Amino acid sequence: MPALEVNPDLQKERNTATFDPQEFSIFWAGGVEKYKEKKALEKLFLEDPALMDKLPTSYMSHKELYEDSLRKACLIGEKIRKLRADGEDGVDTYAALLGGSLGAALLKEGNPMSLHYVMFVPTIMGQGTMEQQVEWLPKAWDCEIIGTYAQTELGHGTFLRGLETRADYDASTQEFVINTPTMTAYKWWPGGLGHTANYAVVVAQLYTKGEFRGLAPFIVQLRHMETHQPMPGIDIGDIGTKLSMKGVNNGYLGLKNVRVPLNHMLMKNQQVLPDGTYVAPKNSVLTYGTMMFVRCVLIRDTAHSLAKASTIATRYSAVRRQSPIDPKEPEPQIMDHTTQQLKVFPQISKAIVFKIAGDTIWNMYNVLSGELEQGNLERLPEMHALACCLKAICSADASAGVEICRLSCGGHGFMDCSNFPAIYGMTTAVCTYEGENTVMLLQTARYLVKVYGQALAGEKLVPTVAYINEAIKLKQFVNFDCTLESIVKAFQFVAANKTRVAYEQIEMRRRQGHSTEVAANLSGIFLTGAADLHGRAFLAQTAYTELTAISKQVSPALADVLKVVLELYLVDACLNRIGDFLRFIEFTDADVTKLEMRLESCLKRLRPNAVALVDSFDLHDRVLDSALGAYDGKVYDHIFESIKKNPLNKEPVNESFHKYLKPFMKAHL
Ligand SMILES: Cc1cc2nc3c(=O)[nH]c(=O)nc-3n(C[C@H](O)[C@H](O)[C@H](O)COP(=O)(O)OP(=O)(O)OC[C@H]3O[C@@H](n4cnc5c(N)ncnc54)[C@H](O)[C@@H]3O)c2cc1C
Repeated sequence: MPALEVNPDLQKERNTATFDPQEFSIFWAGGVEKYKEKKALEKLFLEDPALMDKLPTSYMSHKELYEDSLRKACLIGEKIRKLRADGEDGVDTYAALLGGSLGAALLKEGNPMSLHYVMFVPTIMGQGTMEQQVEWLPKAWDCEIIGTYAQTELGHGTFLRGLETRADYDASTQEFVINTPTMTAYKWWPGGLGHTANYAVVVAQLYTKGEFRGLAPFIVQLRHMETHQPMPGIDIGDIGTKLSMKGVNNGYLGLKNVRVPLNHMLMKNQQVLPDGTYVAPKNSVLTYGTMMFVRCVLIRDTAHSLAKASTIATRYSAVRRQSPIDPKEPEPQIMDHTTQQLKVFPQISKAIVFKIAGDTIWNMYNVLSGELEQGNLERLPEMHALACCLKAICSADASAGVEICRLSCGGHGFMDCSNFPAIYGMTTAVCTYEGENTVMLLQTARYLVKVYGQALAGEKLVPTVAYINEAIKLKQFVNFDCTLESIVKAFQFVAANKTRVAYEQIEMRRRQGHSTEVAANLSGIFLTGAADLHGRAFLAQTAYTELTAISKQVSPALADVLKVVLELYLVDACLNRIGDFLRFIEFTDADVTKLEMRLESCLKRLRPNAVALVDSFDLHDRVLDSALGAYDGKVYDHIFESIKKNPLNKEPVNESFHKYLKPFMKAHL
């Protein structure tokens, strides 16, 4: 981008940065090869005029938006098909196209076919037998069939045993008869279910030989292969407008005596034999695989949301001038207000740390998948507990972070053309889908309380909770010296003690005569608090280990910046949970003040490189889609361009003036 075309304040920031943003961009992309792949993918998708919006989606009706989303989804699908044929479709391609980076640039309100790739195909891979995979996967990969994943119902989402959809096996025809017997049994929410998918994996309560067997997944044809008309017994449609993801075509589904053949039940983990004999899964936790895969992907997506929001807010903060600090001086860039730095810079550090944590857990997931294939389930509970709490923490923090970035842009942040509303909507949705966040934290807590009991009994715990063994030995945390290492250790000590308190609360309530379940419900606040700290201790440890290691591999200039990022992340995280630290560690007033001064110092030291840092996220202007955050910083020009697209401004007088306003104004005459 030639220097002259860029806002001079923004250019000044770039000129004075102390490191080379491209070096960071390559690390952020995952290495030189991945960086090149990313650029090639952007060229292929973002430069295609057919994938550009003529009218901003916020001006479209629900119907127009769906139709245009499907048009673009098919073009994207066509390109994916070609990439597959050329052997160029890695996991990263799908993650970029369906997730928050490239995917959101192409389809701002979501892709009505994303569930096909994200849930339908992985479920068949994870839960189908080899024969079923051979039968269904080629058709699904080629998009001869488009599927979705229908689990949640109008009446139940979280509590799976409460699902009412049932599948009764009829041995005489070797078919399952699937029904949604009540209004609340209707499937509700699945992406693409409304008018896009013609197949679904439907999760139902299984009955064979008249006996209840638990939940099972079934491949069900929803629509005719040629006409796309609903199949007999299928009542289907779109659930309507939403806070965001308005193009995803989330749907409802009723089933009335829908018959599917025996081999349409996905039977890798559990089987029904032709005579109706039920063979239970060897281990009921095997089905956790797909859920864990998706949660690992989501953790990375939250990092992308924060990267986008913090890029917009940082560039805007460099361009916008407001309110002299010294009355005798001109108005400064708003980035020079310390409180503005406090809003924006921690979001940059969180984006980086969440990305690193996402990569770490992704690698752990891949190792685990290999172990599961070998029948080794040892690390599954540990990994499940970690994925649950990280999904919850990263999505909650990212949503809050996006909102803080929006607020940091004042009034203009409220406009759709800032892109904050869309980024926020997409990010906060993650708090609910793939496991509601509180429920996720409670799942982690259940594991923590269990291992705490084991640690008390003298057992050596697995790596991600081994800090509990240490804390029990230590009893008291001494020598907090404010080093980054001691902040990480302190996080672990505090996390272990939050788990101790949750454990003691449950034990106390059990002694009072409550069942374990009731005791857990009464202790819910303690349990979610423990899970929250467990996840934050993992984030702190991972940030410390990984960023320290990376700093040793990069140039000294970049290493210096990464050290500030790490320090800012850890100090800010600690201050955000200062109540817990004060509770379990002998922190003095002086210690807290020292941390606060350190936070201030981190902000000051990051200030000269803030713009270069967000530049190095290397987010294409189409990915940002923001008048406030474009690379050239011509904020006011872009805001003006955006109002020209407003259909209301296409005519000087709107017809409603003649219809309503004029008669109203003249009525008294
Ligand atoms: C954008 C979006 C896309 C979606 N896509 C799909 C899809 O493709 N396929 C699909 O099947 N589903 C989908 N869903 C549904 C989603 O998975 C569920 O909404 C989610 O699991 C939460 O379940 P729920 O709606 O039943 O919430 P509820 O469980 O009713 O939650 C309501 C409140 O109750 C609390 N609560 C519930 N249980 C407990 C508990 N045990 N302890 C403490 N508190 C509790 C929750 O914390 C929450 O505060 C989607 C949802 C959204 C928002």
